[in-house]
Amino acid sequence: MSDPNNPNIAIRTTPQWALYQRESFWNTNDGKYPIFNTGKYYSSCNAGLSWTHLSNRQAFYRHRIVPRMLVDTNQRDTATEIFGHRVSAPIGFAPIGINRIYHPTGELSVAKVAQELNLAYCLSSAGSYSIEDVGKANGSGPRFFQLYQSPDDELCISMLQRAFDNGFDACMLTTDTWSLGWRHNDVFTGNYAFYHDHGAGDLGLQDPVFQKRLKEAGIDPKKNPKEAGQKWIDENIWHGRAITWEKMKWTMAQWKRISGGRPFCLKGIQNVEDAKKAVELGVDGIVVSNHAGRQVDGGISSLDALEKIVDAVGDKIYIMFDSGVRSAADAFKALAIGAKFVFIGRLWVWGLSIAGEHGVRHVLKSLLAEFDILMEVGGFVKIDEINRSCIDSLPNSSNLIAEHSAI
Ligand SMILES: Cc1cc2nc3c(=O)[nH]c(=O)nc-3n(C[C@H](O)[C@H](O)[C@H](O)COP(=O)(O)O)c2cc1C
Ligand SMILES: O=C(O)C(=O)c1ccccc1
Repeated sequence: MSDPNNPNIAIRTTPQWALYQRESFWNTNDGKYPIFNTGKYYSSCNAGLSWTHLSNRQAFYRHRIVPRMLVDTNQRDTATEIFGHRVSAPIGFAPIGINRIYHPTGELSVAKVAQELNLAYCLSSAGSYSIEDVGKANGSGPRFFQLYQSPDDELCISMLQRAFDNGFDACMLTTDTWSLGWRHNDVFTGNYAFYHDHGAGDLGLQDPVFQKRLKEAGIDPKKNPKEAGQKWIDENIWHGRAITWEKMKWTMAQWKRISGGRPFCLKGIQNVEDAKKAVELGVDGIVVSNHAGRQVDGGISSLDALEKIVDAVGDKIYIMFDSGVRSAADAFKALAIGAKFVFIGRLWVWGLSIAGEHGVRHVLKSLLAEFDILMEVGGFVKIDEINRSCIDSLPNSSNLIAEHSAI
């Protein structure tokens, strides 16, 4: 797997990784990309020809809100509950890794704003600040921990323990991204985000078990930060070793033991059979997500998947949603189809990229205002009133939308 001289193997691993392995390539690019460009390109990239992203956006276009009139919406309330936390809205921060490529204050700013607005925050296990520091920045805010399952069991246990000790009280295991999708734009631009800032993976580099691994491998992270960062990403994030239901059961059991039974969720579910299996195995929640269309190209839209999954298991498991939400109306449509909670990803990343903490605050406050006004003018008073009667759908064969863009 890690033999850069074998072209057949290199092409089967992540394309960005394959490029990175060619010293000549990355030497020519050393330090040439300003960090903000790396983030801009990295966050906008989709898998393949962007078909999945397009289908995500098209599905929102096909569903239309049906407003109610003559309703007293002056006492409306956007608040809801997630995992025992009362939050301002059913909209939260999806986990996004290595935030330092967008802004030097990265996760610290995002977690701070999440607390300030009382919104649910999910930290990526590929974070660029430590679990401890992000926990502090988030204060008393409701926070969850997303796990990229490392094949190193001791390391997983260590990360879950640190997450729980620092107030992250639900675990989301990401099921769709243990190998990086084929992302054309990153390949074309030679943009390997993890190359910058030592892979920016401080969350891992500060883990005691990972530090032990570095020592065993004879890598001094102070002398060789790039090698250390690369080991973190290659072996623990994009390791290319499939996560199976068996492994997931192990991880759930570890989390339940460590946290005394706090919620365990699967992120990245699109298939009804997978959702049923999650119910069967006693998983607490699923995030219906196609990773913003960055993994499988030509995939079903996350909103269509949501509809099928809600129909099959909506009364048996807590269903969350993400992928392609760009406005309050989009979030509303996902709730109307049956999601209990909606996460946004790129929206907050763009705010972070443009103006750090202020940018994140601006995006989220605008989105919350838009959501509140939508309830006001649409005739909706409470979140649990939002259901299928609030939307109408065009047939699935509707034409492409003009709005399509790479992001
Ligand atoms: C730049 C970028 C980085 C991401 N990093 C992670 C990650 O570290 N962990 C994870 O589970 N999902 C990650 N995701 C997926 C998001 O959690 C989420 O599923 C997706 O962004 C939602 O779609 P949206 O961006 O259209 O809102 C990432 C997505 C993007 C765009
Ligand atoms: O690029 C992604 O989609 C992603 O999931 C990720 C994971 C780790 C770090 C940065 C991004």
